[in-house]
This record gives sequence, structure tokens and C-alpha cells, in this order.
Amino acid sequence: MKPLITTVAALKELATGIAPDAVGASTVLFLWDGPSADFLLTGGDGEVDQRTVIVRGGFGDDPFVPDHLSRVRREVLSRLASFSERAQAPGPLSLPRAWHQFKHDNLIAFFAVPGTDGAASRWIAEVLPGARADVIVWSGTTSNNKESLEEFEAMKPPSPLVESEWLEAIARAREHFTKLARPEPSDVEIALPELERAATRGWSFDEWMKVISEDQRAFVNAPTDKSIRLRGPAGSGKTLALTLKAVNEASRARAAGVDLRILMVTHSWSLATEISDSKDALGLGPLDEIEVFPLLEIAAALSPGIANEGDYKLIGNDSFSGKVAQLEEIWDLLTEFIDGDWVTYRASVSQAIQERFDSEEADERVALAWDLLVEFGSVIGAAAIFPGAGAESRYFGLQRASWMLPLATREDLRVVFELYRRYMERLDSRGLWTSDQVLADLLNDLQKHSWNRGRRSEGYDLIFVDEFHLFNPLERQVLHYLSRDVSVYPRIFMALDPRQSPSEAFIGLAADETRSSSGAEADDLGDVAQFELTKVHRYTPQILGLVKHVHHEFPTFDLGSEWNIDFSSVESAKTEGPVPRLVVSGSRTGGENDIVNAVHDRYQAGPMAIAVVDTRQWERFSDLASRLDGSPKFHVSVIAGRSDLDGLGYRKKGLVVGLAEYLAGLQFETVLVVGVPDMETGRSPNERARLLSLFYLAVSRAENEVRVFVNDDDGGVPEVLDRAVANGLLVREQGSLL
Ligand SMILES: Nc1ncnc2c1ncn2[C@@H]1O[C@H](COP(=O)(O)OP(=O)(O)OP(=O)(O)O)[C@@H](O)[C@H]1O
Repeated sequence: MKPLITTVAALKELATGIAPDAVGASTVLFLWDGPSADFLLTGGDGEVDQRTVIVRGGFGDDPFVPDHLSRVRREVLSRLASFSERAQAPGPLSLPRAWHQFKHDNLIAFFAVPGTDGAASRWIAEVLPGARADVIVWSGTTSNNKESLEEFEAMKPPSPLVESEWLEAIARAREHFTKLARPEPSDVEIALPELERAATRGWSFDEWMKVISEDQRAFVNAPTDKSIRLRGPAGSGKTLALTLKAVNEASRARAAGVDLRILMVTHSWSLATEISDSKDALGLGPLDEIEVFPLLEIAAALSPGIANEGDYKLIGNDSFSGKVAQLEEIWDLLTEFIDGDWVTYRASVSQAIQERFDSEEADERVALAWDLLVEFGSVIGAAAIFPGAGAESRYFGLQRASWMLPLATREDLRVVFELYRRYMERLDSRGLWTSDQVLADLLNDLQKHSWNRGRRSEGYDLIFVDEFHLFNPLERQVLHYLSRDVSVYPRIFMALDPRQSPSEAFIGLAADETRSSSGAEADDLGDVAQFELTKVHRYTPQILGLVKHVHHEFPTFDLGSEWNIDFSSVESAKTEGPVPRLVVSGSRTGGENDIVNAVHDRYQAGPMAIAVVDTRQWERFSDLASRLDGSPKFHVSVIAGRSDLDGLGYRKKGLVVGLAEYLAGLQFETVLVVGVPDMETGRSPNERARLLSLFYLAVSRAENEVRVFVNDDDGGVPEVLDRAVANGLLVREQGSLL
């Protein structure tokens, strides 16, 4: 096999879990079969960028990793990306201790995957001299001694990099991505479902105002002299009501000759685009006074420092690959710490923490790394605590809540803070940002005199926030500073569903209720009016039945009465549909056959999604997606991260395969809910609530038909679904016995 020449950006994209067969269909990657090498590039790669050359000596069926590592492809690729990124950082190359490196001249060997893969596979790589720091990954080895490097050095072939081919590859990639960016010619087959799925269906503003429900109308017509919380379950028309209100306010101000600046803030680009299209489709012409953006984009536009930090790259910008990269980073840090300084902390911490750090189980360590990721981002980062004088004591002073990683003593907190300090130091030395840092910096800028003046022209009179439940406390603070008139309370209109809580988002919400500083936030808004939506418009009464059941299964989280939606009064405005089905298969393989059959069965009925509940099962379903994509019958789009939502693919008619947490805001005729793990055994209440929340999110994406797939290999039917069957809310069906 020819060598593969690629870049950090392309490796990271691959590391999101894209199956090799799906690379050709990716809107982010471009593969060129050059004369002496294959080139894999992204749209952002340029002539002078660093290159990573993978010499694929012993590779077999899998084009990106040796066959014996294809099971852990994502981890292997993520580590390679991380290696190249480190090679680029100024100063001598430093690898985490857990990578078990050894060196000889320019050659360096390191573990190919976190932990060991049984065979203790290593890469032998070379960083070429020069500022560009090109990397050649020469070969894999299972040897753990330095002599192997000396031997290798003696027989090392010349570099496979051919400059003219690289330039040609870049030129071809550029041409490819330019073509892709051009709008596609209109096509009836594509346009129809696109319109149907937008929140406004192409109806005019006046048409909508006639048909919306009383509670939606009350919100649209409510006075704007104070902030409003609009609460409702999934599919109750929050996004629609928010859009109608913004448009209503803009056109009223226009008619009265008033200059009004309106901002609509979302969590993702996909929803921003959707809302922006919807408002333009309401037949009132372009409404430039309404700006629709994700918060991170606003941060980049307002905070000049952020845009100028050209050398800094964002890690964890909401996307799945960012999360994977952060997790691996923390895993390495943790392993290095446990092998090193842990002994000096060990005696003083509580027994529970001691046991977690001492555990040799790989799974336990991953779980600890995850908990730390949440603690760093949603607790420490969200409170805008960054290492420095007084930071540790501010952290100690934070009130702990039940959803947080249990840290019983001050010494427990101390060890976590020390890890946080090291984590930030590592990111900093490699020129990486987290989105929390971006927002904390923005907050800093917004508190300056210059913004106090600037906000009069650049700030907004009315701020609308969709999916408010997805914003963490830090992000919520930023919103306050975006208002224009400092003499009145900011007027913020928030749509939220406290039951939709992908990953840390749930925690963000809980944090808001429990952290001492969050009380002040509510005060900042003055008196806040509440509006409830009690009719769902997306899905049938049968799906609502299952949604309510899941809602009642949430453990009694103390979210405060304010967050509790009275689900018993919620009704569906849609006509009757089939009762959701539960397909129980004998094994994973059998389950996959049943899923494929369901796709055949329902594909023609309209847009369809396979929603994967448990992130850990993603890889399997990403492979299934590429198999389905192989069939000319199906148009398949894969959503493994928020960035995929922003690509071209997902709007088209066809099948979307994605992690449930990234499907928020979207809707489909049929949803197949897969990757449903055992939710009870050995789960903490937090984990259980998170999984139930993702399940709720998956089910509530469907307009008409839901099928849930479980199998014996993955623990059979979770109790929560058993009870739904007993209550007649799900019909149980025997799937393949295979
Ligand atoms: N009053 C109504 N009559 C008919 N259809 C409606 C009405 N309100 C909303 N809809 C439709 O119901 C669907 C769901 O609406 P929308 O996306 O605004 O809900 P949401 O509450 O934001 O949902 P989620 O939180 O799950 O994303 C959309 O297709 C929308 O066009």
C-alpha cells in the first residue's frame, strides 16, 4: 500500500469515528490517489501546513490503521493527531509519560493506543527538522527496547514526501471544496422534505399567527419590558414561538420607526441556520435587524483578542472530536500523575478517591477521566476559575452539588485542582484553547469600559435564546452583557426544556440551581415572566405516551420547583399514530439485521434517523451506517459531532445516523432508537439521568413512528422499557434470534 500523506485536521476528523468507506462521502475530507502516495486533506489545509506521512507497510484491509488495531481506530488516529500537534509546538517534543516513549536520534517510539492493546503496539515515528515539523510514521512495532530504533535507523528508507505531488494534492483539494461550497441546483425531491422539516414549513407569518396555539400566541404577544422563560417539552413549538416573537417585534419596531437590534442565540450552527432560514421564509422580506448566531461565534466576533490569537486552536469546541481529544488528554495526564506524584497525595485523600485512583481497571480510569472532564469544564471552568493566585481557594469555596463528582474532603479537592492546573498548563504549552477559556476571556472584555461604551451601538435590545438548557453558567453570564441599554435589566427571552440534557448540559442546568453564584444571576434579570407550552405539535399521542413515561422515570432530581414541567397536562395536537415498538433481538448481530430491515421498511415514508443513545456504542453504528451507505437505495448522512450538523448532507431526504445528543432540534418521520444500554445496573443516579435524558431526546425527534432496538448482548430490555411495555406504551416484538 502507498504511504498516506495527511494533516492534523484530517486525522482529527477521521478520529470522530468515520468509517473508512464513508470517507468518500464526507463533506469535510478529500482523498486523492496520487502517483506515489494517497493524500487525505480537509478544506482548511494549505501548502505550508505540517504533513503527517503514514508509511503503511504492514496495513491490510483497513487503510488508516494496521488491521489488528482497527477495533480501536478512533483512539489510534486521535493519538497520531495529538502526536503531530505536539511535534509542532515550540521547544523540544514532550510526550506524556503514559505513552512510554523511547528515542534514538530523530526517531521516537510510543504506544499507539491509550493503555495497552494486549500486544503493546507502538509507532516508530520521526519528526523532520525545520519549523514545519513534518512527521513520518515509519512503522509499527511491538518491541519495547531502544535497540529496535537503532536497527531501524540503519535501514531507514528515504522520505516518501514528493513536494510536487503535495502541491498538486492541495490544489485538487481546494478545487473540490470550492465546488462543494457552491449551492446545489434546486431539486424538487430535495427541496420538499427540507421545507417540511424547517420549524415554519414555509407558511407566512400571518398564516402561522392564525394556527398557533393559545399559549404560543400569548408568548408572541407578551410585552417585552421584562425577561421571559418559555418552558415546554420537546416538540411543543418553542423554536417556532421564539422565531415568531422575534419577527413580530422587529416588524412592529419598523412600523413605529424605532431602531431595534435583536439577537437570537443558539448552541449550534445547525439550529442558527434553521432559525435564520425560517425567519426569512415568513414572507416579511429580509429582516436584517435580527441576527442569529451560536454563542461561540459571537464571542469570536466581539472579543478581538480571540480572533487575533491565530496560533491558538480550539479544543472541545462542542464537537465530538474535541471531546475525544480532551478525554485522551486527561487520560494521559491522569496516568502520568498516578505513576508519579500520586504517592504524595495518596495518604491524605478520602478512601473513595483513593480507591478510584488506585484502581487498575481500564474502564474505571476512563470513568475517572470523564468525571474530571466534567469537573474541569462544567464546575471549575464554568465558574471562570483559571490557575493563578487565589484560584485554589475560590475552587474550595464553591458549593458542591449532588450531580458533581463526589469530593468529600479538602484534600480531595486539592488533588483535583492540581490535576486541573496541570491540564491547563499542558493545553497552554501546545497552543490549545477550550471553549470555556474563550468565553471567560470574552466575559473579561465585556466587563471593560470599552464595551460599556461599545454596547450602546453593538449591543442588543432584545435577546432570544433557544435551547437555553444547553448553556452552562459561564455562557449564561455572557448573555447578560450583550444587552444594549445598561439602565434597564437585560431583556432575555429563553426557550428551554429542562428534560433535554445531552451530556454535561444536564449538569450545567443542575449547576445553575445549586451553585451559590447562580442566585445572583436570577436577580440580574429582575422579574422574569413564565410561559408554559402544554401541547406538543411534533409527535403523535402514542409517542407522547412513551415520552411521558420516560419523564416519570427520571430520578427525583432536586431541580427546584421552577424547573418542573407538569407533564400530566401535556397533550398532543397531532392525529393518532402507531404505538412505538420495542424490538428485542438475540444478539448484537441479530439486532443489526433487525435495524437494517426496519430501514428498508420505513425508508420511503420520509426522513428517518437512527439515533444512538450510548456514546460508547457509536463505533458499531458508524460501521453500520457505512454499510447502509454502500447500498444505492439509501442516502445516508452521519452525525458524529456538532460540526457534521453544519455540513451539507443532513438536510437531504434520507437516513441520518447520529448520536442522540447531536440530534437536538431536528425532527424525522421515523426514529429508530439504538445503542440503548442497561440503565440500571451499577449506574450512578447522574449517569442514569443522563441516559434517560438522551433516550427522551431520541424518542422526541420522531413525528410519527418510533422503534426501539435492544438485544441480549447489551443486557436485554432495560427495566424502564419493561415497565413501558407493561403499561401498553410500547409493543414488544421478538426480533432476530440469531
Ligand atoms: N401551533 C402549531 N401548530 C402546528 N404545528 C406546530 C405548531 N407549533 C409548532 N409546530 C410544529 O411542531 C414542530 C416542533 O416545533 P419546534 O421545533 O418549534 O419545537 P421545540 O419545542 O423547539 O422542540 P425541541 O425542543 O424538541 O427542538 C415543528 O415542525 C413546528 O413547525
